[in-house]
Amino acid sequence: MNTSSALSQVEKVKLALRLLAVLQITQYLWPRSAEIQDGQSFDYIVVGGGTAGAVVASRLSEDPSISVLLVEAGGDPPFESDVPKLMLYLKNTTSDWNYTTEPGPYSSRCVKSVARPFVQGKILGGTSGANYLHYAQGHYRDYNTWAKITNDETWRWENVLPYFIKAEKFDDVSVLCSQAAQYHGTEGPVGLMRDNRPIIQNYLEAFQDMQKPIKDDLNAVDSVGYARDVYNIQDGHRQSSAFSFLSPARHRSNLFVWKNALVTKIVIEDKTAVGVEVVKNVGDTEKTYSIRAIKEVIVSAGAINTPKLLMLSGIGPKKHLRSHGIPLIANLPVGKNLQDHTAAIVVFNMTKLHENPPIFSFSDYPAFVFRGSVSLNKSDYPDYSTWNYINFPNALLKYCSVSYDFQNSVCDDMLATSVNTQMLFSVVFGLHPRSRGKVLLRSPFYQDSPMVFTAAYLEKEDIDNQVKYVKDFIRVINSAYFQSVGAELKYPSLPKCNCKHKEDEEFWRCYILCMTTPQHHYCGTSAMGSVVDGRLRVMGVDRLRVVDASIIPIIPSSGLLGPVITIAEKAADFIKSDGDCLNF
Ligand SMILES: Cc1cc2nc3c(=O)[nH]c(=O)nc-3n(C[C@H](O)[C@H](O)[C@H](O)COP(=O)(O)OP(=O)(O)OC[C@H]3O[C@@H](n4cnc5c(N)ncnc54)[C@H](O)[C@@H]3O)c2cc1C
Repeated sequence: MNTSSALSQVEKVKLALRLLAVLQITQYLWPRSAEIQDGQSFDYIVVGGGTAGAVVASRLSEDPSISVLLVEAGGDPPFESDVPKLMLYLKNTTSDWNYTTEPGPYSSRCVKSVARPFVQGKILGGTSGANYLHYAQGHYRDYNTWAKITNDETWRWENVLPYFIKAEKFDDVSVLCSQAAQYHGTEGPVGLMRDNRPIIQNYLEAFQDMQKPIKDDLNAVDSVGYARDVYNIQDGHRQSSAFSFLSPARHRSNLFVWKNALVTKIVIEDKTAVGVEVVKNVGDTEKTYSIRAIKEVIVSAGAINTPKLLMLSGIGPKKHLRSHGIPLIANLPVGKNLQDHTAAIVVFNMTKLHENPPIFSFSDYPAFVFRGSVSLNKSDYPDYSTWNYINFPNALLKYCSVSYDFQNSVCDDMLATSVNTQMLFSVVFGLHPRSRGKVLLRSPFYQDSPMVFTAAYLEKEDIDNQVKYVKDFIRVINSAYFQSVGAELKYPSLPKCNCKHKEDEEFWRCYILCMTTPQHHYCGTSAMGSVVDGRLRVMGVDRLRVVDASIIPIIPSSGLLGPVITIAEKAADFIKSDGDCLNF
């Protein structure tokens, strides 16, 4: 199989899923959409029912005496969101905002288009319903740095850990019988499982050969080494925020979930947030609603849409708002400081492992996955991470082309083989990038998508480091296991790089600039310390909070799912205790 036939298979599956959607077979899991009247009031309005917003709305509505309106631009998660094996099929669908990045200096090499599409979930559960299901906590030093930035001790790791424990339902005997058990919860709403499939062990031992220890669990305190991956999957269901937090709360009479409703503006009077404007299609017409918040508005629209909404509402950089004719309410660096992990893809072909590809069930993660975190100077703070997918060419072609958008010829060079050999598809990324991107308004109209300038390798140090990380990672080819299975590194045909020696830094720099991909861990665009304070209140505007990935001041040493859920758990407690002190 080559990439174009893999792509045509993907389109056929997407078509079948669109037909299946008519049956609404998972509809019973989700709250019904509330009937809301123009002018109605609620104690709290949460904008965005995504990863963070679902947590906040669910936790606040635990108190039956307060009313919570959750406004979500998308609808129910489709079947393919619930089923781990189908995670690839949400991109470029109605469950996605279908945004693209603006062209950047490195966006043109080896990818299909300079405007690179990226997924942002537009469903209940948001991006937690569309992401790649890897769960991690970050590193204790990340949180201690946040505490320093905000001058707020409650962000120190020891004060954040109870919220991880509160959210997690970790289910793995070996982890729970180990030292690592103290860092995990077992009674929270988010089900977590470890990949215990045997095939992974050989690979872990190969990295152990390279002096990289095998760990039961990589958590925020013990995070250097190689370990089996942990997924937010349980009993075959994706544990999105919608599944874990909204589904169990769906019968509460004080929680109003308003679906397919877009917040276009936060209404601010005398520097106080008093409500939101919402646009919703009613029949064939678009209707505008004005809804009042008695206590607070909480914006949880994600690292791209939150800055857009704040800026449309008059909160943002003065010059930028003026250029769009938006009256200024608070001059804050909204949209700046966009961070992400930028990865390079490395592929090994195990030439002596000819096998029939396994048939993954719907509930399985559709690859065997292990994770590594490496500190080059042997400290306890890792420099780079790797997510490693053991799989076979036909499956990997789809990831290469659909998830990562590489050109068909690149994917064919790396992955199309005439035999079924086991392959290792690794995503290698620096954990502490210096580069920063930004989100800007394209226009003052809510209908227009924001302009997203990603940060990839804007700082030379980031690409220099990436070369070091990839070179360190590929040393594993010398391990006894990789030698025994005839591991060979696969390269795309790179005319610009081919005149350089494969041992040289210059070759790897050239390779990386081709095989680079964002990890989509977007954060930082309404950061603590510059846009919001340590309790996530927008500076200079009363009764307005931001709770999502955009408040993260410095990207953590992991994906964002675990950290964002934990931020939202913590924020819910801030809101509850501040709410008790408000007098109305
Ligand atoms: C493809 C992909 C794969 C990823 N894989 C992983 C992974 O495996 N592990 C990991 O840890 N992290 C991963 N991440 C990152 C992680 O999933 C996200 O960072 C995190 O889920 C973001 O949460 P959030 O609450 O900030 O935003 P979201 O979850 O995106 O929530 C925002 C919500 O607000 C809604 N919304 C936006 N604007 C409006 C509006 N104006 N009115 C009403 N509603 C609105 C959206 O529809 C959405 O539901 C991945 C991200 C992507 C894109």
